[in-house]
Amino acid sequence: MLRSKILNRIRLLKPVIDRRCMSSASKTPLTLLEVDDKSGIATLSLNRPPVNSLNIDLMNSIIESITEIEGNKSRGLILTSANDRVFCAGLDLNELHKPNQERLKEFWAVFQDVWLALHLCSVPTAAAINGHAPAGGCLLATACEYRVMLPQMTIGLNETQFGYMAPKWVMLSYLSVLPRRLAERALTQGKLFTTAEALDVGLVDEIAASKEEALAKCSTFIDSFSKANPLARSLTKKQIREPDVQKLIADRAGDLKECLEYINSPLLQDGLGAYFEALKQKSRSKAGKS
Ligand SMILES: CCCCCCCC/C=C\C=C\CC(=O)SCCNC(=O)CCNC(=O)[C@H](O)C(C)(C)COP(=O)(O)OP(=O)(O)OC[C@H]1O[C@@H](n2cnc3c(N)ncnc32)[C@H](O)[C@@H]1OP(=O)(O)O
Repeated sequence: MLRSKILNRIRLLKPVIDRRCMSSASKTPLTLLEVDDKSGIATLSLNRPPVNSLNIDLMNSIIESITEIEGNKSRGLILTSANDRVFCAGLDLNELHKPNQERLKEFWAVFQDVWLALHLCSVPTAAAINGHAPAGGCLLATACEYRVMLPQMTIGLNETQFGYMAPKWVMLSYLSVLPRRLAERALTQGKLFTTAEALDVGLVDEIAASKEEALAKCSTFIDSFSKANPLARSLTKKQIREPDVQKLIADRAGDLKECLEYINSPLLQDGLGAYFEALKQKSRSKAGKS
């Protein structure tokens, strides 16, 4: 019932997805999907330069790919990045700062959808985190069942650092991998964990020296289900995740309303504006433009 609801929602999105899976600027696909003939494992690479920030088009492309993977009988899904430095920089701040209200509503609904699609994906899911994964990037990774990360990267829900409170359902992802006390402290601090710290607290499961090794470790995780009946496995996963998923599904409209009010508040817009400007300034200095 729950699953058919979300799949119906995803199906309703399909016409939008089909029009939007390419980057409008370069006409390159925003996600790259490869299915290994031998293993049957699908690798989904985020491909939106410079930092895979999540705008409506990228999130729709992820949802479309998950639907395709579920339809083509892949044995598992590995989520990774086509960028060697950044797994995903989280939500596209351009969508949150001084937003067009109609677009913001669509953006938030698609953000909810991508979390649901990844959370309820019927096949085993693993993230090969081959770059930084702040905020929404961490959320994508924690929605997967297993995480392998490269050294010297950072991961975490750092929303409080730029003046936002993570929505309740985003916090649930953290609580599914971290003990409550640690999750509370990390969320309130807006802590970004280094790879070593993330392994230490259990936010990631393994460290790999290279992207290839990370993909291999994710494949080994997916292979660990070879003796489980796929339907029984997916129903079990759904059953365990249902309480978290229900908390969002039961009040999507309420979540949207709360978030819009929160995002639009002048104090938060000012904080976000300053944070985004500092980010751009850092990028300009790096490029020697200032
Ligand atoms: C009562 C109910 C309450 C509920 C309310 C809920 C409200 C919740 C609201 C928000 C939730 C937000 C979740 C998010 O995901 S927000 C996004 C947070 N992301 C970050 O903080 C990451 C910021 N980026 C970085 O730290 C770095 O860019 C990094 C990813 C580490 C990569 O570093 P580096 O390789 O050095 O690249 P640059 O920093 O030079 O960046 C290159 C260009 O990319 C632009 N950029 C970076 N991140 C973003 C982004 N998230 N969105 C848009 N653009 C981004 C950056 O400005 C550079 O561009 P340019 O050269 O043009 O300036």
